[in-house]
Amino acid sequence: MQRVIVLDNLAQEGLDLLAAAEGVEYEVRIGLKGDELREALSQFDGAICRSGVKITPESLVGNSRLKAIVRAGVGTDNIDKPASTRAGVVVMNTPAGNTLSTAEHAIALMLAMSRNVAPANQGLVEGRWDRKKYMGTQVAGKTLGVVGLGRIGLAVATRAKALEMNILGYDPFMSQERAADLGIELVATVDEMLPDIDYLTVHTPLTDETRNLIDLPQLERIKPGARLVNAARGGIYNEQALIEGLKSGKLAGVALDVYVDEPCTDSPLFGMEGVVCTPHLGASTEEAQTQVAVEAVGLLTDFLLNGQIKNAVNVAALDAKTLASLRGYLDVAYRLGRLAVGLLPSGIASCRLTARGEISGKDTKLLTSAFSCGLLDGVFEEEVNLINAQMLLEDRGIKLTTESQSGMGAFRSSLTAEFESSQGVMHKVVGTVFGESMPRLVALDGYRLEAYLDGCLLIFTHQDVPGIIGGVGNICGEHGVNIAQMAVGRAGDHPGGEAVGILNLDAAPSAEALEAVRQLPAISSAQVIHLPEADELPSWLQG
Ligand SMILES: NC(=O)c1ccc[n+]([C@@H]2O[C@H](COP(=O)([O-])OP(=O)(O)OC[C@H]3O[C@@H](n4cnc5c(N)ncnc54)[C@H](O)[C@@H]3O)[C@@H](O)[C@H]2O)c1
Ligand SMILES: O=C(O)[C@H](O)COP(=O)(O)O
Repeated sequence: MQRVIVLDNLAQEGLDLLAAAEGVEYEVRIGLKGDELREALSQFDGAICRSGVKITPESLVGNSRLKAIVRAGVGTDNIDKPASTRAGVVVMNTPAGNTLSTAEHAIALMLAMSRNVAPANQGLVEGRWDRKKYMGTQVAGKTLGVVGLGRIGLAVATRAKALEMNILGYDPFMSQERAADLGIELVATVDEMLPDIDYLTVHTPLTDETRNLIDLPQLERIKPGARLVNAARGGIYNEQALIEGLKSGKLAGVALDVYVDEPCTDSPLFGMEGVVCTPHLGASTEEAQTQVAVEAVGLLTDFLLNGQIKNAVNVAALDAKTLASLRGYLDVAYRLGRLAVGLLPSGIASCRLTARGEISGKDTKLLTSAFSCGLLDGVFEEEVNLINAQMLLEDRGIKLTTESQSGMGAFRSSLTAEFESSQGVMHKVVGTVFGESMPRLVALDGYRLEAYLDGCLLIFTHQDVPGIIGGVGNICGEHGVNIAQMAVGRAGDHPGGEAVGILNLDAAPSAEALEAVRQLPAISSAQVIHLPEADELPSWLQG
């Protein structure tokens, strides 16, 4: 059973879908933080949140169960992405579900600010008929600056055009042509638009570039009497600068839906003349909440039940078809990683993975992650998976490069892993898939062979002389170890040189049995390596 925790208010339609999902159970626990949040997260496979909960690195300490967090909404700034990746947790969002509602809210704020809706209403509530006091301004014919011409910025711009406003836009990722098609005059910098705008609205994420985008120096440039709207993220306007701009009269109005610290119930801005504020309500409509809740539940259940990754903000997308088509080679990559650790138990300093043939055209990043998982499995308390493996490897300074070669060689597809210890000991192994899903080792350090890549492997190198296989077989028999499969390989075509043998054993041989093999005259080395059976594979490889 996959367990899901819902950490914020989620529309009933989403909860109904969770309730109906087979193989999924859920709990709603709102308002968690600190140790309570950390403990709760460690008991669930997936989490759904909005902006009300903060997932910090501490929230994920010791995580071994949580695999995904889905944000029912756009902004994932309340989720620590590097910490999530490190903890093997994929973070996804629902970017489009609340676009229109948020754009409408920005427009609503702009109009409410222009027509003093909030204080006029308050006046009536308090018994005053203040018609003169609340003289407003018309937006038609005025100029609106829009910073950030993504989903919401563009939706605001098109609505503002319908209100007969002129639009100046700034977004480094928007072309002049596209802006012109939409009736937006694109400017080269925010500073450039400031002297010309009557209204400014921002629709960017909060980043190092957008933090304090409007501060005191920008207020120097801005047209006197300008009105500012922020329904994106607190901190894009410097709150102290807004207060000073209002006090000096440079700003005629400020409308905010978002704040530097949320929840925010105590700000010097609240109650100032010309200010209208809402408590982060941009996405709070029935339509938006239904849409993001349904989408979030779909994303989470598709991931937990089918391994599909969509709208991820910390890893590449992975659809169920790609996963299914790659599963055999992900398995081989993972097993080669495990084999590498077995062959170099004292540690690996660097590795190279080469995908050959048909597989080279597929998602080699995923294969690299699977190989990394094999290298690191069992090393950490928490599960190593496709999300965190490469980052954990980098953290440890282990170099891993990936190559693709379209030429097939002896197999339609194969994966070659070369790895080296810090002492300079090197190995090279090649794996492939027989049929649909049978992983095989087809070369080891230059010896060609065909060995199973699962269970208990007895690997020995020896002189290619008669009697070796019999000798090793006898020792296994004497020690009660059954041989399931056997593969031998020569370096070249001629007998008499160096060779390798791999026996797949039904049980691990005792230390005495292994020592007896090592003592055979022509044997130069022997070791036992355990690779996983099908039911011992990590969860992300099963399915
Ligand atoms: N108030 C709310 O309830 C609410 C609801 C939804 C979204 N939001 C917030 O609104 C913001 C925009 O959301 P969206 O869905 O339109 O995102 P989006 O990704 O579609 O658009 C963001 C745009 O900002 C632009 N941008 C990035 N850095 C920039 C910079 N330095 N200068 C100018 N432009 C820059 C990008 O090119 C992009 O076009 C986000 O911060 C989101 O979290 C708030
Ligand atoms: O980024 C978002 O989607 C908005 O800020 C909405 O946040 P909410 O889901 O907490 O209303």
